Amino acid sequence: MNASAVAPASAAGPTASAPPLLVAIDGPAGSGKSSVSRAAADRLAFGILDTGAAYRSLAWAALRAGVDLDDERAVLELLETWGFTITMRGEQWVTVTLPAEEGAASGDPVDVTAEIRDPAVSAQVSRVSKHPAVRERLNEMFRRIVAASGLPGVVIEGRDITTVVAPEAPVRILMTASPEVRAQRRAGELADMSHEQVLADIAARDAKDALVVDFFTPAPGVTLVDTSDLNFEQSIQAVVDIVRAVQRAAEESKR
Ligand SMILES: Nc1ncnc2c1ncn2[C@@H]1O[C@H](COP(=O)(O)OP(=O)(O)O)[C@@H](O)[C@H]1O
Ligand SMILES: Nc1ccn([C@@H]2O[C@H](COP(=O)(O)OP(=O)(O)O)[C@@H](O)[C@H]2O)c(=O)n1
Repeated sequence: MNASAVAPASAAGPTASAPPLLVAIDGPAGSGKSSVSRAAADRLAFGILDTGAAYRSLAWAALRAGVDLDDERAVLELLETWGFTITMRGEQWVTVTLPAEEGAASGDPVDVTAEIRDPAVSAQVSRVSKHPAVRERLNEMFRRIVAASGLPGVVIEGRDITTVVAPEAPVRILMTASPEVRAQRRAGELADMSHEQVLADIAARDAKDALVVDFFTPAPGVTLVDTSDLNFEQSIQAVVDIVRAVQRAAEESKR
């Protein structure tokens, strides 16, 4: 597996050699994890790792390569041979490289940034994320990417970050919002789908994903941020405030 994160050299500050401060954020679809995490990371001069983008890219690759998404061994084999890159600062940019023998992408990186958000991929991604061995391999990849980032801090967001990927993170947040609000937000992004269709799609995906990890209940020590009644700016501020409080406490404990 050839995976890397693209972080501009300027993103690495004077603390580049120290391990990054980890901010772990989980939550269901449409709660605001990705967009709020990205904006909060920018404000904190941290990087961001969108783990859902990796699961989406793997589903995209399996569909493109004609791999049976329900076949754990076949998906693992694909993981051994694919290439994956994701930006951790600035605009999100995601590429996937399929092995040359798969033909479709002939060994060249493909920009999948937009395509992995397509409802056709969203509807299939739970079929690859349900495999425990696939999750283990991707979790190792996430930890490697964060450790090699050279960034002062990384917001890492997904479904099992607070509990499995980085349970030791100094900041752990579960971001929620009511199903109605989540569907309304997503429907705003998917112009040609009705609110009811988006609500049904989100509910179906959450139900499948929840069979594998619990992202509705905060684990002990995890702070719940319910964005149902928060606007975008208030949601960003809620995350930034939590991180700043932890940074202040760490500074004070050093004195
Ligand atoms: N607190 C909020 N208030 C209003 N809109 C929001 C809020 N949080 C996120 N959004 C919008 O909702 C949509 C879904 O957010 P997103 O970050 O993709 O959610 P998730 O990553 O949890 O699926 C995006 O268009 C985003 O801009
Ligand atoms: N840490 C993670 C992140 C995503 N996923 C899977 O990847 C899919 C896409 O995640 P996402 O975060 O991009 O989804 P949205 O919440 O943005 O719709 C989820 O539906 C899960 O199946 C996961 O299993 N574990």
